[in-house]
Amino acid sequence: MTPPSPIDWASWRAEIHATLLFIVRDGEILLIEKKRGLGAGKINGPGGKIDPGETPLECVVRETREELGITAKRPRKLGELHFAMSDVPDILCHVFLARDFSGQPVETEEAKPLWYKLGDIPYERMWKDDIHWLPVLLDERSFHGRFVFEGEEVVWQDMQLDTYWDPEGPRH
Ligand SMILES: COc1nc(N)nc2c1ncn2[C@H]1C[C@H](O)[C@@H](COP(=O)(O)OP(=O)(O)OP(=O)(O)O)O1
Repeated sequence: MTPPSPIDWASWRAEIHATLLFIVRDGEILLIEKKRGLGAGKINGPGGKIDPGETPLECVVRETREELGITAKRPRKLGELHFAMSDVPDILCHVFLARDFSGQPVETEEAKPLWYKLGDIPYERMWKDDIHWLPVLLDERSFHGRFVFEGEEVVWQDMQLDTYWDPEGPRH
């Protein structure tokens, strides 16, 4: 049974809206080592904060270009994550999956590209929430996750699967 949440999610509002993209091709996933900002030193997908007037899709395409120099093809939003943080502003993150891109990933000031086999994803170097939803995304299932962090640790979590409205329709 889920313990009571320390957060009143009904009144919760994120200060930051952000995006993440995971590109999967030929049995491998394209990740980044983040070189600056929130989560520097961690492995993550490319992404970042949504600019005023920008849609989540526009943001994830722009951030992926800025961080890796590639253009994601047909990114599909599969998830939404709500992060209540103890020491940085709360974040609402839109999570996308893409199966193709144009260009060649390059290292930039923001990120170093890293390819991993799908069976070798380095969860130990990623945010602690990732292991709870990245396998769901890779299974092309939609999800809505809520996580409460104390520092680097997840102290409460809830994952709902197959609940997010996917404009392209459910895959399962
Ligand atoms: C708390 O758990 C998190 N888990 C995961 N997997 N990813 C997270 C978590 N918290 C934040 N993120 C992601 C969401 C964004 O992609 C980045 C943060 O964006 P950033 O601050 O790097 O945004 P930019 O616009 O690129 O930053 P600049 O101000 O440096 O341009 O982390």
